[in-house]
Amino acid sequence: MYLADILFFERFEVDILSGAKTITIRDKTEKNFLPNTIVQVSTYETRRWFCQILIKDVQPIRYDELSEFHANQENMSLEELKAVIDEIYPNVRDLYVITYVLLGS
Ligand SMILES: CC(=O)Nc1cc[nH]c(=O)n1
Repeated sequence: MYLADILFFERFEVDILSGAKTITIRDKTEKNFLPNTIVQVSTYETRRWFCQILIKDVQPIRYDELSEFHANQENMSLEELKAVIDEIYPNVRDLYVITYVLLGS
């Protein structure tokens, strides 16, 4: 079963809508996005829809493999990215990089 919806914290909305944030890193519960499908995006806090994205790729990654390259795609420093992942997914080391393009809002 492929996922058709995704939630983002409101604090990421501006970066997503500006195109500054082009990936999201999730745990195994959200690895089942299908490349070349459209996904509806809403806020985690209130479930307010704010855009749709096209999934380009889903790739497994280990926490220790996160790099400045991924941080740049998240519009963060690597230190910030690891702090965000530590906060959302404490002690999770098997992650997934979901690459997307913004379609519209
Ligand atoms: C709601 C939620 O989990 N949001 C996340 C998680 C990881 N990365 C991200 O950009 N947004």
